[in-house]
Amino acid sequence: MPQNSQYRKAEDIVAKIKRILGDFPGYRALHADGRLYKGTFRANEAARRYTRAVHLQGAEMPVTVRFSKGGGDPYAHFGSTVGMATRFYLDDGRVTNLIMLSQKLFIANSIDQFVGLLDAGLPAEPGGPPNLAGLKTFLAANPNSARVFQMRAESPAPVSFAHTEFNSVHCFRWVSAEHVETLARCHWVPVAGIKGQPPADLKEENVDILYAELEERLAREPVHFDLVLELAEPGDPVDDATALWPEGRRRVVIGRMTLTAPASEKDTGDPVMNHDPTVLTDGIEPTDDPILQIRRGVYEVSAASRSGGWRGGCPFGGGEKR
Ligand code: HEM
Repeated sequence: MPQNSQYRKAEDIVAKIKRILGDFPGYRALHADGRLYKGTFRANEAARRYTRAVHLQGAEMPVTVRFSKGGGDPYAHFGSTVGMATRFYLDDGRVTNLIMLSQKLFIANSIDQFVGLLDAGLPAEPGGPPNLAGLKTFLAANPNSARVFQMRAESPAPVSFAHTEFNSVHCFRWVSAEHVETLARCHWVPVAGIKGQPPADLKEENVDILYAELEERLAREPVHFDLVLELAEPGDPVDDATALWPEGRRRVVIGRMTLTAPASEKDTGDPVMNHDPTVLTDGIEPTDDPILQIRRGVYEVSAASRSGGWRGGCPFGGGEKR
């Protein structure tokens, strides 16, 4: 899709997300509530077999992670969907992002299907509840999406970010220095082991419980995640964010992250922290997954709207108020 029409679509998508989930000015349209942490990452020897990406050649480098709640309401309780947005700070001043979810799959596999889902859920009047009957009809006609909603409804909630596995959902093309290409999804696997709890238990807790837990933990000890590639086999769908691959695909650990302390946007020098998942480096390429492709525009529109950017004047100087 040409980039300018992608941005027009993205504006429509962000506006519809806000109509369904609520508009909280200054916050991300999704994953509205989150906190930043800092640490380091070091790739191991295996990484080089799969990619020539500069941050995966074995040198230790700084990272930040924004852990977040999945929804649009920053004051909501935690649920079973949480996010982990990692930024790697490269030696030459560039950054690259790796964005993951506690869920394995996304709820649509094309832009039309996602917009169809939003349209089905739009409230009858501004500020009204989502159209549940419309969503039910949509899901009956879209079994791939219905399966993911079901899977998400049955998934446990985190007890701690440090005990949660995160998933890239999308598959990427990993390219080595020898030009060997490998299709793989990736995961952050908690070194402390995976544990969950019923989502209802989180509703009894403070709305910031998982951040408080992590901060207490970090005051005692660092928190580690292994970066793991899950290798596709011939015939596995590589551009369908609603399709699970069969169990038992080969998994290779390619590095370890060590988180040590809370951080702030001020520490990073980037007050907006747009974790665009298509900010990649040579050696990791996007597939043709249309959901991955549209995310670039969507995140830019959401970042612009929450920072007062291109349509509302820039808070850091310059820019025109409408
Ligand atoms: C069409 C599909 C999607 C749409 C429309 C969408 C929309 C959004 C929006 C608007 C934001 C806030 C951006 C900002 O203001 O910085 C966001 C953040 C996020 N999204 Fe998505 N998203 C989609 C798919 C996905 C998928 C497949 C994943 C799986 C990895 C994902 C994971 C996240 C995470 C972890 C964040 C938080 C980023 C941060 O902490 O800064 N999203 N998404």
